[in-house]
Amino acid sequence: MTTLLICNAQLVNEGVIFESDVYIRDGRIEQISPNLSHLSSDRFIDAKGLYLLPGMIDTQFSLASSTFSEERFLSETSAAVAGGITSVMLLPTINSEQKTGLPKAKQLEQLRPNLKNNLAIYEVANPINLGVYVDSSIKGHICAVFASMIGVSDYYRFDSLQLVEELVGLSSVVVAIEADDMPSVLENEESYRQIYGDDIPIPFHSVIRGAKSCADTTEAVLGISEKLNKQIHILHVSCTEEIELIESAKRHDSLVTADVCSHFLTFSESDYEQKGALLKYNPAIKSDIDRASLMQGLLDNNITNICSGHTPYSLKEKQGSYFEVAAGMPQAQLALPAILEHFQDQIFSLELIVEKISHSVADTFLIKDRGYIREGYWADLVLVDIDESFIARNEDVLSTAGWTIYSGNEFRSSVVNTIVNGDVVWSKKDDVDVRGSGKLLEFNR
Ligand SMILES: O=C1C[C@@H](C(=O)O)NC(=O)N1
Repeated sequence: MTTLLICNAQLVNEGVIFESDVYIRDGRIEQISPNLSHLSSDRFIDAKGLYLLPGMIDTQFSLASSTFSEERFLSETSAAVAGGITSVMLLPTINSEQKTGLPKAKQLEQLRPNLKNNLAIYEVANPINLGVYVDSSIKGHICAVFASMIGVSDYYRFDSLQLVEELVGLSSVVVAIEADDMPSVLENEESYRQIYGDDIPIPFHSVIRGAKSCADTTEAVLGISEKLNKQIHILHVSCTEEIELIESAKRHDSLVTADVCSHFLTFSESDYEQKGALLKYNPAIKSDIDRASLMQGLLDNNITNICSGHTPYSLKEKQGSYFEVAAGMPQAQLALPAILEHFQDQIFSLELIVEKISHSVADTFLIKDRGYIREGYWADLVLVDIDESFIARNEDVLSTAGWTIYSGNEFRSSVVNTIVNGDVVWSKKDDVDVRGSGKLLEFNR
């Protein structure tokens, strides 16, 4: 039996903030009450002056490698726990071959005793074999079926909405979709190639992968969800038009859910000048107006949750011509501090942040016993010092990528401790290297 007592914390949970102690036994929250200081425990944290949030459940976390490696997974999840992410939903990395970068059942079994935080994986659908899913031994840990409409692999890309509809109709778990229109992206790429050759200036990325193709596909996906009366999760919305479409569908009780990556709330196309190709991400980061719409989309609950969109490409992979530069960036370690900046700017309340990084993810994907600070639930928690500022530096990045898009930026709030299933897996003050605290996520379905 192991116990942890956290005293004097400001709990942010289910729309309210209140001071309380929390007693954790064998990984689960046993008591939430203001007067627990008399209890003896193996470990004690005095959280006076700190906020206690349910840990972030990241709906988009990838290894940016089409070959799964346990070592890489453990480095990337070290970055995640340093950023207050207690559960990751692992996305595939699909290149032109048929690889997905996701662990096979046997690799997952080997990984299980070393997990730093909790894990679920996406199952990748391909348009040729719609009905074939995973090894039954890991089926219970699949968070969703992933379908890409923009991938580079012909084997996995869904070019036809008819096939998307068939997939959604067949699938017994929620289908998560990357909604963009590959033919129009290719057409745009070709037009710019005619002018610039392969060295297309990076600011054109937001035109090549512009709002129209995202919005057209999102509209079609909303239509499929309505027709089949089934939930579809739209991965990384990026523009005003998509928010307007979702808003209008929700007026008719749409079951669609959607996420946004934290960097889309920080950056806009005006940052391409300074950040260059480091900011290349798919879908493209778009205008200031799009950024404002995404913020409003969260406030109005048209966007379900915020994810990190962690894609840890190295600086070497971020070099070359427009076509060679990898799209993606390491985000997990600084996603939550970046989101907390919107609290500092008085745009988001802490209650809304908790809703968007944790509660609503647990609800959307039916995650069992997580996502809330509740008695009986697993103790996945993050302690935040809202007034402890720090400067982001490449040398502090734990991801194998070794750099951050925020290098040199000041963040006004810090993650002080991350707790996974009752174990302190990250401390800002001390070196912690704990493995084995994480579990495979389970679902109420
Ligand atoms: O959705 C994605 C996928 C990712 C990758 O390379 O895996 N890169 C991106 O920029 N966006």
